[in-house]
Amino acid sequence: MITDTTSLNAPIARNMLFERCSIPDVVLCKPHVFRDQRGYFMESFRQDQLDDFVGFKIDFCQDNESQSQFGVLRGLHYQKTPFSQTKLVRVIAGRILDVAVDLRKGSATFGKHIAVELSDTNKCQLLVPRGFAHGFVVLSEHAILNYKSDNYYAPDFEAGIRYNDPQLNIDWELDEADLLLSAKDLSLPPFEAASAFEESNTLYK
Ligand SMILES: Cc1cn([C@H]2C[C@H](O)[C@@H](COP(=O)(O)OP(=O)(O)O[C@H]3O[C@H](C)C(=O)[C@H](O)[C@H]3O)O2)c(=O)[nH]c1=O
Repeated sequence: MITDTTSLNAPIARNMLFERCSIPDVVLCKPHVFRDQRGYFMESFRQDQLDDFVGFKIDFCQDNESQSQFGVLRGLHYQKTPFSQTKLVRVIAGRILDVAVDLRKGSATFGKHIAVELSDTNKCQLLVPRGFAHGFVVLSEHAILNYKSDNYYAPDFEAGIRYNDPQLNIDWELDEADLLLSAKDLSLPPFEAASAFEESNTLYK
């Protein structure tokens, strides 16, 4: 039986820090890590705090996990409307460079990108809004990613742009000889062929 109701009205304990990147709709999230002699605990996801920060409810519906070895580059991928996806990316093991490219037509940062290191040591996560292409390269011996999306996988609506398009000017931090891509990713079209997102297909619907 609840006798003391004050705790029920306590403000949400902020166990998650949020910071807007230079492309403001892309958000860096950092959970508070509780460490003790046993190891650590953290709330790796809080829907309420995330929605509170972005000012909008993001209805995640799918969790993904992928494991890759050093030098693997997956991307740059996106799903076309109406199956475009917001993604919340985190690294369970290892270290990656995570990249989000703005494909929203009319955006002041159209064609610009955010690149940030996510790792099992910094515990940082990246919120990649709808209207962005997403990709990453593995900088450690191997990496395991877990990421949420707010739209289901729709293979008929999958699209992508070439990771090394000079117009994007992305520094993937590794030598070309160290990179390992799928045949699909090696044959992705250049940036200018990207189906720019017409409507404001961003985090804020
Ligand atoms: C993405 C996805 C894939 N699959 C199947 C399709 C293939 O048989 C297999 C591997 O797919 P793919 O090679 O497209 O996986 P990635 O190269 O890691 O693709 C992902 O990499 C970049 C970084 C992303 O942001 C996207 O989530 C996604 O495009 O998984 C599914 O069944 N469901 C899915 O949601």
